Amino acid sequence: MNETLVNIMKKINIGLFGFGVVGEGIYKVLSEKSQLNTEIKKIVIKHPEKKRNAPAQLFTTDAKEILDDPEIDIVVELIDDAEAAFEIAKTAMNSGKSVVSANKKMIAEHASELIELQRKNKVSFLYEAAVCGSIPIIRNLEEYYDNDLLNYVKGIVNGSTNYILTKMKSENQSYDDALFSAQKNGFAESDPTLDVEGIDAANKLSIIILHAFGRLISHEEILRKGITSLKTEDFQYATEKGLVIKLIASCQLDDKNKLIPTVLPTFIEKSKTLALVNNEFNGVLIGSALADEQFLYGKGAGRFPTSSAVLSDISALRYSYKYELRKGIQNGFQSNYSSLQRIYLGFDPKENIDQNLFENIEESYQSNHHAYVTGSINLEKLKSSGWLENKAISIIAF
Ligand SMILES: NC(=O)C1=CN([C@@H]2O[C@H](COP(=O)(O)OP(=O)(O)OC[C@H]3O[C@@H](n4cnc5c(N)ncnc54)[C@H](OP(=O)(O)O)[C@@H]3O)[C@@H](O)[C@H]2O)C=CC1
Ligand SMILES: N[C@@H](CC=O)C(=O)O
Repeated sequence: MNETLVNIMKKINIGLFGFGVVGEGIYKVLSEKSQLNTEIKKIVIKHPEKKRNAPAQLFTTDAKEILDDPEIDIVVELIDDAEAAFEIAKTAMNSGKSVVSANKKMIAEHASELIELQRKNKVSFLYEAAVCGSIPIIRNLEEYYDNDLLNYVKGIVNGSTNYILTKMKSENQSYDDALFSAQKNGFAESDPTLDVEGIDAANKLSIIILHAFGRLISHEEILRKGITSLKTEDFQYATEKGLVIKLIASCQLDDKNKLIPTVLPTFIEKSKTLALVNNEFNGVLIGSALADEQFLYGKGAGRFPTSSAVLSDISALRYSYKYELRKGIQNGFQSNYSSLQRIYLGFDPKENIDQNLFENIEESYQSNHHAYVTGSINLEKLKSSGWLENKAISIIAF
């Protein structure tokens, strides 16, 4: 029998870290629905006192019960602590185990070390669930868009903020109620600041950039603003103009082969594809030289959508699939923030805004309690303006 066939038939022993929204999801899928010949041998959790929907003998708080077990082939890491997750992934790969993870924070912060661990130990490290939940974006960027020259990847990559923006617009929910509901549904990170400040989207964008363009950049280098500064007046402006507000992560290659990566609240015309992506769904537009524009759409957060991507990675390990990163791994950030961006700037009239930073102003408005300016600004000037960090100022790209 050939080696691939033996691998396909062989039972895979899995060590699972985490039994929360996604961990319990993959446990259920593997034990109830999956056709894969797998067994979860142990589950490491943090709080042993919690009631679990699985046999008690499966659980432990001792990571060594998985990491030191030679019978465990694959470690599935689904915890909400990026630093602890990195230690787990590192030890597992150094012990010759392949790793599946959904932890975008860990991957974005330790990408080069993790890639090196994968290479050095001749194992696989897969993380489809880390970007856009159920959408197979990483494997597509890796395999399919290997030859066609990519120009841009942009879209909605965070389910929680899209859910919040949808509920605020369509059901008039308050920001607090909508965030609470996103948390209750299991969409939000344990620290939801990561979602609402656009950090999760920036982490995902840096992973997308690695697989799309072969460049390694930190989320901290990405020009970013989340959704926490958006005010009722901003939503009113959008409605009056036939626009909706979405948190868009975007990475564009300019004519000098430099990147323009941004995460910004963005006005989208109501009839455009991304405007139709609602609730916890994600949607990504991929622009390339030959194919022109294509669109990937699906649930970006939640127990079973995320589990589907984890399941797909486990299945891919049967044939020893790994990300080859054939586009290379260029270190060092080559951004080009010298281009102009049309923006809307919303602020309290009492705020001292230096409008000279704008290249040109198209429209301005002021009432007793709200003011806005629209126009074009150099992205470098926007980055150093202090407006991105200022909670009282809303910035929305056009
Ligand atoms: N929720 C979603 O829709 C998505 C989540 N992800 C990512 O998946 C990962 C898990 O998310 P999610 O399931 O929502 O998180 P949860 O908060 O629901 O669950 C986290 C789990 O991690 C366990 N845990 C935390 N620290 C440790 C540790 N040091 N050792 C062992 N176990 C630990 C917790 O244990 P205990 O139960 O004992 O408290 C808990 O079971 C995160 O990286 C997240 O970013 C990715 C895509 C979508
Ligand atoms: N918190 C994340 C979960 C999935 O990655 C999100 O809301 O998108």
